[in-house]
Amino acid sequence: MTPHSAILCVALGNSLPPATLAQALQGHVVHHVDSLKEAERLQVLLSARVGVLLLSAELPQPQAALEAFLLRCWQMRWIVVLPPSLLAQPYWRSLLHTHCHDFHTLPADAARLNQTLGHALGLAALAPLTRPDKPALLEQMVGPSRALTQLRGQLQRVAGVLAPVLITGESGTGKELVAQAVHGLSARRSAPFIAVNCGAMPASLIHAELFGHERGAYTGASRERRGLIEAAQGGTLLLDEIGDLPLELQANLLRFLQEKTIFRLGSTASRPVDVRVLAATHVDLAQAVARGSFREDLYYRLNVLALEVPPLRQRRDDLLPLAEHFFERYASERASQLRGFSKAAELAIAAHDWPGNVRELLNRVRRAMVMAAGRLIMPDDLGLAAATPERAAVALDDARVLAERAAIAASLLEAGSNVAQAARRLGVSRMTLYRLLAKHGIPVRSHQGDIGRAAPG
Ligand SMILES: Nc1ncnc2c1ncn2[C@@H]1O[C@H](COP(=O)(O)OP(=O)(O)OP(=O)(O)O)[C@@H](O)[C@H]1O
Repeated sequence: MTPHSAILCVALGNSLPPATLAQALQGHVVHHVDSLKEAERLQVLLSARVGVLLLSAELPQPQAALEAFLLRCWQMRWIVVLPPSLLAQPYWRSLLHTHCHDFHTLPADAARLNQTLGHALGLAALAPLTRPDKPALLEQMVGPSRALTQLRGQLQRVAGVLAPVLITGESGTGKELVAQAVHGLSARRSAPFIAVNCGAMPASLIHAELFGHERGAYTGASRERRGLIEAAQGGTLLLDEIGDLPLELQANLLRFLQEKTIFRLGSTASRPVDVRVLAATHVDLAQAVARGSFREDLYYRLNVLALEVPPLRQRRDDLLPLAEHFFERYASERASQLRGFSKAAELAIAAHDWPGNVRELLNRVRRAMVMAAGRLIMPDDLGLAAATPERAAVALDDARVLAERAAIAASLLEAGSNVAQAARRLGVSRMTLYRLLAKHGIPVRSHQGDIGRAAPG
């Protein structure tokens, strides 16, 4: 039995009679938790591919933490068991629709639930278990823009060293994906990658979560427990939203970074830990330092290497390739008649400002793939207004420029930065390609090397 055949059972509220649940889960390896925090923690260790989510009628909405959790665990197949009263509410219907593999309403039929679980595990087992190799890791960061090409080059370079990396960028730009790639490209790739959202945990808990605790360290600590830093032994720890880390814990983190040892809460014994730390933030940490909410010494310690993920509106060349990528990624969920994006949808995508960045694009495409009634996705399906004639004209112009630039960048990459070869692939002369490179501001000498030092486009 592989660890992936384990089932993570998350009960939010008391929603299913224990006997039915036990019967439904018979024959499976199940880990029970009753909070999202615990679920996230366990999932990091288990990498389960199937989860059961038990919801009770008392749950308030909206459930931002639950949505964020489901988004983070998008690779998992969730089977939701819920009371009919929740199913009647648009909020829960939409949540099920977006995130779930299947659902059962209460009173649940144990035999049918057991069968659904078997089916989900069977499907999950078809997905490759191996870690993506190096090119695959870089390919999963989709985007032909100059800024992203530059970023891919940079992250390959930082993957090879041990120093901390500070990843900055607006929410939804792909910071976690960058962190995963840094880990996956490093020599630590077969050890754990653990991501902790410092903003999602109450300050009172985060200490024990990160550093672990001894038995009796605080009321309710009935067993000793290692923290997430220790759980990442040999691997990489991503501290997401590092700006939210309380000041007193910043001191502990600094000590850990300097001395590579930790103290569990309630313990006087230091434990050596070999973990590479990556930190991500969407706030300007230098400003936080100036305000006094972030320690300057920790800032410099974390900011040894910096990677900046630009907002999507500053790399519009990535829009359509990303939209296509998500269309392919969620192919199994799309309405059967659907073939792709209409021209109007492409124009609307090009005209929109994407304040929620790649996450917004992903969500809109995913929703559109289910909502579209015709053969092609329309702006409406994406929840976007059709581009007005002036905006459309600008957008069309933009789209032409973007397509040209994307084709050039792609052929240069394929040709290993050999301009003559890339020109042949594009069907233009070498001189024309040099002119186009200048027009688009793409550095011409060693394409990949130089692009890393070019200003973001
Ligand atoms: N270049 C990309 N190619 C493919 N998918 C991407 C890309 N960038 C981001 N994504 C996807 O978009 C979603 C949001 O990305 P991610 O969670 O890494 O953003 P983030 O910057 O860490 O956000 P936050 O600051 O809110 O935590 C994820 O599902 C991620 O896989």
